[in-house]
Formats: sequence, C-alpha cells, structure tokens
Amino acid sequence: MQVKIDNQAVSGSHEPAVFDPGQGKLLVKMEHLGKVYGNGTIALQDVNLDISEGEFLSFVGPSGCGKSTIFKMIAGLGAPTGGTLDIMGMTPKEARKQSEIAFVFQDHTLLPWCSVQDNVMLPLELRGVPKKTQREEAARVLELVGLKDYMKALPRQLSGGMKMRVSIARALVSRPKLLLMDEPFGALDEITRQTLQDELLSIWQQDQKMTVLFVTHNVFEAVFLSTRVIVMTPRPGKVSATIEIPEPFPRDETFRTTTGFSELVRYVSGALKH
Ligand SMILES: Nc1ncnc2c1ncn2[C@@H]1O[C@H](COP(=O)(O)OP(=O)(O)OP(=O)(O)O)[C@@H](O)[C@H]1O
Repeated sequence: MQVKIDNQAVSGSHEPAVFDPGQGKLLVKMEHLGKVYGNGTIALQDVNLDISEGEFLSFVGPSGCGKSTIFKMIAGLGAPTGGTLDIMGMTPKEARKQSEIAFVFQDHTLLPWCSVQDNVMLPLELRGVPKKTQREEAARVLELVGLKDYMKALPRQLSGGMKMRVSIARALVSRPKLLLMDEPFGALDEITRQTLQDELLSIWQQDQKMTVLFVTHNVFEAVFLSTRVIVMTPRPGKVSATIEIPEPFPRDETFRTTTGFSELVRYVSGALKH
C-alpha cells in the first residue's frame, strides 16, 4: 500500500483518505509563507496550507520546526518575511482586533490575585463589555468547562487541570472563530490530559464553526483530537505531510483502543521520522 507524503512514496498499513479542504468556508490561507528571524534563522519556508471553518488541526514536529512561529504569526505577533497569511480576508492583526482569535498556552497565565470569574471575564473587561454581559458569558463558559461552582475561587486553590480549564474558559469567553492552543496539556498528568482531551472535543463539537489549531509533541493526542494532523520538519521549518484522521465524531475512549487508532499513530510517527 502506498501513501504519498511530500512527493515521497512511503509504505503504511493504514491509508488515510485524502482530505479535501474547502468543504467548509476557508478560514486561514497560507501561501508560500516564510519567516526568517533577524539573526538569519530560517524558521519557516514555503508553507502552504488552507484551513477551513470547523476543522481541528494538530501540528506535530520536532523542537524548532516552527510550530510556535506559525502560531505567533497567525496571532499577529511578528509578520511573515515571505508569502502571505490571510485570516477570513483580514490580516492577522485585524482578525485579532476583532476578537476572532483566542489563545491557550501550556502556562495557564491566570492572574493569581483575581477570582476564577474575574480571570475569565478579563478579555471582555478589556473590551469594555457591560458587567452584566461579562458575568453571563463567564457563567456560560465556566459551565462548559465544569467549573461553575468555582467562580469565586482563586487560582492557587485549583489543581493543574482546573487551572487549564479556567484558561480554556477565558479563551472561549470571546466566542472566537479560531482557537490557538500551544501545547496546552503538556504539563498535565496522563489521566488529566485524557480527560481534558475528551472535554475539549465535546466543547469544540458544541460550536461547529470554531476552528482549533493545536500544537502537541504527543502523537496519540494529535490523532485522538484532530480532523487533520500537520507534520513539520525543521531547518528550515516545512510541512512534510498532511494526514487526515477519518474517524467520525464524537470520539471517546473506545477510539483510543481501536486498531485504527494504533495504525494512525504509527503512521503519523512514521511521517515524523521521514
Ligand atoms: N525570536 C527569535 N529570534 C531568532 N530565532 C528564533 C526566534 N524565535 C524562534 N526562533 C528560531 O526559529 C526556529 C523555530 O522556532 P519555533 O519556536 O517556532 O519552533 P517550535 O517548533 O515551536 O519549537 P518547540 O517545539 O521547541 O516549541 C528555531 O530554530 C528557533 O530557535
């Protein structure tokens, strides 16, 4: 069985179907995207990627392949030095100003002296949204992440998993079209990590139009969560493979134990070594 990866034919026991972007509305378009830092490091070279509304895309690749650089540019923090990056017909900076983009990082970055509720309301407070709406929206997202009873708690009173849930709630409170998650579960233990993966998928499915871009070093996590896995190679950072994960949603624990899951994990791992 032959599967095409970046113009090289490689063998694999499981052949993922070819993904046809353009099924949903085009959300992000990268054309010949490149980034050379001031010190001459070529972080990205000729990245071409179309991302449609409602996708869940994971980026995997060795350290230094440019995953964070892509995220920073989508977030409008640092401009490309080559090619184009279009987000819903806007530049990244314009999209960010319109609150179309939200972020979650491995470090939850919660304000330690503010309650869970105040932390979650912060993005709305900064935009001058009326207090009543802030409280309603915070209640909505804290319900989504299962923390409605912890509204008045301080971050130090929460476990690592709960802090991450607050961080996710704070990102969701602006109802973003694009959610960027940079190794959000990397610091969590395996059980908490899997629970949060399940919860994240459930939240994503409730908002069919939200697109999630997710960086992870964990191939199991990438396969479990994603509609597509983007495999990158370093020096210079390039997309070396785009692999569709054809398993339908909702996905749960049973998917993790199927042969199809193991085959996809093997396949993505193989693409990473290529
Ligand atoms: N501000 C900067 N100035 C110079 N070089 C940089 C800068 N930021 C990143 N780089 C370099 O660009 C390349 C890509 O870095 P980037 O952080 O995007 O990779 P990554 O895939 O996210 O890595 P990791 O998985 O370790 O987070 C690396 O070689 C890195 O050293």
